[in-house]
Amino acid sequence: MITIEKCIIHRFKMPLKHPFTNSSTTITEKDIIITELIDREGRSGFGESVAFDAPWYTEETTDTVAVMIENHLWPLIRHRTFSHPADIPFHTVHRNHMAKTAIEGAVWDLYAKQQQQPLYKIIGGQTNTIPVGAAIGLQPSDGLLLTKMEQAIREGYQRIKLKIKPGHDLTLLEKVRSHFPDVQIMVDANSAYTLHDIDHLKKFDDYNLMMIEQPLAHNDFVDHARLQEQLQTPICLDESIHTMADVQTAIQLKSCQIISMKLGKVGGFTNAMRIHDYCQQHDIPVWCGGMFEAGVGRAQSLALATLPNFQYPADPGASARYWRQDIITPEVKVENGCVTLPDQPGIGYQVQLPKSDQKVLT
Ligand SMILES: O=C(O)CCC(=O)c1ccccc1C(=O)O
Ligand SMILES: [Mg+2]
Repeated sequence: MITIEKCIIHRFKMPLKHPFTNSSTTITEKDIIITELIDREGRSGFGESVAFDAPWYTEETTDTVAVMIENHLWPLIRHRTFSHPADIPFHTVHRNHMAKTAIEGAVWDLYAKQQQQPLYKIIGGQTNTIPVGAAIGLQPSDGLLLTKMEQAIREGYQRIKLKIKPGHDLTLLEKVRSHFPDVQIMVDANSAYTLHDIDHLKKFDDYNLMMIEQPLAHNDFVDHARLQEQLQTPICLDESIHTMADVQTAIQLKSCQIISMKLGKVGGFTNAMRIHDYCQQHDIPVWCGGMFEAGVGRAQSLALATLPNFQYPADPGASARYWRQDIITPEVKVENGCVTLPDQPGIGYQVQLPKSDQKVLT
């Protein structure tokens, strides 16, 4: 049994080590919200909102997350007792998945700590070693891109994900492939194309890509199905997937062959585990995408990625790829292309937060 006594919302900014550019925006710093839930025994559980300060990835922002937690989610768990994290009654609130995840993840952390088990074991993970890949944003020059790829490969990352957009795709892949004929490469378009580009997109098949992530609009299952029909390269849906119903639609319509899973996108572990199992039953592999998480979100994403149907290297890699100083100790390290999660209770890391705006809800 867990009785939730108090919630502290910690909010602070973390500058990214290097700006990251995708087809729609450049990110230089992240507005981080960490939720700390305190139970009757005085234990703390931590969750993270992975939202950005602007709604370019999904409709949520850090401001909407803060309001949703304070006005709508906290009242549903305040001073309540739960025997399991799956019992928290968030189904009465539509969507707002990143806000829900910030709370839900903290309840799972508390639950695992109470059970004195690592979170990854509590959710059914079978290994604490997770293969990871590196994502590289759009670069000012192809030379710089090749240098960054070389670095990431030298650091052991098992595959490279390249951001692309119209005008920065085929010639870039041509160069990349001639330098790295055998490296596992995938691309992510963040919805930069439309079905009018179908003849252009078919040429991607020449580059032996593991997958092409979210080529078309975030809400377009039908066009993705038309494209997948004509494409050998597997399509992976990212921005399109928020619910089990989205996954069922994508599988029914054959809109993709792979699904990118992110805790924040689907509203937390309980939904993520259901979607994971459903995909496994339908022979659709999933993998763990990244959201420039600080340590809490990073540890939780990686815990999720220990489930057996996570079949490709994960995006969240070493803390030091993103941050000068992460908020957990030890920081996340990559060795031999893998992260190994500590066998400690809950998320398994100590949380050390910088000075921040704090809102205490009681
Ligand atoms: O470096 C990473 O962890 C992946 C970066 C990334 O691709 C990404 C980062 C933030 C939001 C959305 C996405 C995405 O997968 O589209
Ligand atoms: Mg993506």
